Amino acid sequence: MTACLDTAPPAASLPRATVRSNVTVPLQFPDGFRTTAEVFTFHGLADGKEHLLLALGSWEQSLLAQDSETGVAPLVRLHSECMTGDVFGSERCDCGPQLREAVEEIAAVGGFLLYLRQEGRGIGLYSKLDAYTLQDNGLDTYEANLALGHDEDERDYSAGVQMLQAIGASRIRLLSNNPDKAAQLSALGIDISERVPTGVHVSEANLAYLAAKRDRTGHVLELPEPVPEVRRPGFHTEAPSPETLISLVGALLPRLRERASETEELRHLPESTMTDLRQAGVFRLLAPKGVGGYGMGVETYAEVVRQLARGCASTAWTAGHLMEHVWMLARWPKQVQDEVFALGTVPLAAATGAPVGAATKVTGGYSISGHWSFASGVMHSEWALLAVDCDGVRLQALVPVAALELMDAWHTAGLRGTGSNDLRADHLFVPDYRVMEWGHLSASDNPGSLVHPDPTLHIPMATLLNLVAPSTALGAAEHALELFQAQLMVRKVKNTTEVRQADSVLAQARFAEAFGLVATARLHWEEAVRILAASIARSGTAPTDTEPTGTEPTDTERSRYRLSLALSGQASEAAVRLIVAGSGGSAHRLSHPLQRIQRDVNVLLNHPTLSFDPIVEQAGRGLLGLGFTVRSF
Ligand SMILES: Nc1nc2c(ncn2[C@@H]2O[C@H](COP(=O)(O)OP(=O)(O)OP(=O)(O)O)[C@@H](O)[C@H]2O)c(=O)[nH]1
Ligand SMILES: [Zn+2]
Repeated sequence: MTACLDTAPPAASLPRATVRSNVTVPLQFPDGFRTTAEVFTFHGLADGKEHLLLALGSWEQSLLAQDSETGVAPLVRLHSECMTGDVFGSERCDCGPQLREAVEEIAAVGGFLLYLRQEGRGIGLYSKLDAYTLQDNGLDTYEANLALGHDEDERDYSAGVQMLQAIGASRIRLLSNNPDKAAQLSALGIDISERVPTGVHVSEANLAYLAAKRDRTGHVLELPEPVPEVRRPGFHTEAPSPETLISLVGALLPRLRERASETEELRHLPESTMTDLRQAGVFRLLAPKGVGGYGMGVETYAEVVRQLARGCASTAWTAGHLMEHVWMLARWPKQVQDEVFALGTVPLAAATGAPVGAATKVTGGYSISGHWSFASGVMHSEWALLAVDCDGVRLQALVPVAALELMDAWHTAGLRGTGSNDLRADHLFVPDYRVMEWGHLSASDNPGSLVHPDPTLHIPMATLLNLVAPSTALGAAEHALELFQAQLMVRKVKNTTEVRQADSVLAQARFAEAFGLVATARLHWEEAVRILAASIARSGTAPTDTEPTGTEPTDTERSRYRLSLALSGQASEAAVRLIVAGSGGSAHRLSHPLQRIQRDVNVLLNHPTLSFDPIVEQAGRGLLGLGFTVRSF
């Protein structure tokens, strides 16, 4: 039966269902979100299936409110079963993230999640999988149903309406983007006071599916422009807009959160995360257009790192550096660029300057030796950029990782997933063309950077690097605040009597303070990004082969930039500390995301780019016009 208005039975003809049982079930999702559901079962449902109703949050109050003129009716989602998406995290649809989001949203305001056993829009699991095979051969999700002899959508929401009536919900706020759901419910006598859109959970794998929902059945969905698929060697397509890239990164959050503890255990990023990052196009962000990159600006870079950190700080840190090292390689002489960007691939490189190794000049190149630490991302890199000293001149050597000894040294309390291991070389030959003077590399321009018109290529090296730690700390603090809020709504604390934590005055004040600190962190971070973007914009036109236009930021700009970033980091750390202190002992279980966020942020605050004392010292000098005593501050 096609589920549409004409075929739906009139309200009066629906038999009454009754509540059969109810039982309390505490829920915990893979990302750590917890709440408690009152799960209801029913007698007399029209199709005889075992549908569930999960009553969430202050659902009883929401039922009382539906009858008052000013009250807010219960928030309700009718979620159709999707075994592949709900249980196994399939990326072919958006069901898993929608379900997760719905539980949280409903729990926050009170209402019901109806879990309806209508797998595959009512055609069943096997048929849905057959439909996927047809979609792999070019049919869209609706054409595939028709080709299998089914209707586009065979769902009938009569049982859902019976359940709502049995629980006493006659006026609801419907959480859905699907106009057919709303139409069927109204026709069956449910008063929909408001339609609340669900989030749009876009991924590379489900974009076509969501576009078909929007274009064929009028789902209200805002989707990014079609994005190019992962570039194969030699394959060039248009770059996405920064907004599209940011929304693709945003769509990764649920997966990054799910993988955060696996990432820690591995002590480097899982391959699945690297694949997600590549597919989203993240590593092309800062690469100039001339080598197949997106040539995007610092605003997008900082935002992408921050977004990734809302999922997993180790991922944000690693990706932030790998992106930045692509940018570094695009500023090497042409011969190196041709080698590393061969066939349109994006080279991944680790870079480390600590401690500095030794180089001696030999015929045709250098012989280098050293033991370098903190090579973030090296586990995923083909190349390493290593600092060496030759007769008092600081150089950087580009070396294939395969030529180095990789040492398992990254055993830390935080940022455990960054795989920032050690590297060793003993009298390794590096040809002349793969060695550059540090001074050239760190200046806003050098002969290699002049190959590219993209404005972001013409800024000093350290400026971009300074963004990674504060953007990561900010995203992590924002995630902590989100977790804190969700927890306050459900966690019980002992006052004189036991109350929900959100109803305790102290918790309310603590939440407001944490909220304010995160806002402070964001404002300082925005200020820093604005200062940097303005200094880049001032360089005006693109440089030519002979005329560099790269602008060194002034001492005042540098001071304000670093100071804002340092203050942002401090506020992020303070927010996380406050949140963890108000979250009870269970926040320190290794399975709880808050303790990981705190460990990650603590390590970030000890990174030289956020280390407060030396930064305020130099910033003070710069603001007083005394000049810096630290090179490339
Ligand atoms: N036949 C078929 N069913 C699919 C396909 N992809 C997802 N589904 C099913 O579609 C249903 C998803 O429904 P809902 O989550 O209720 O979403 P919706 O009706 O599209 O609308 P919203 O309320 O806005 O989310 C689940 O039963 C999935 O199993 C597909 O390609 N073919
Ligand atoms: Zn699904």
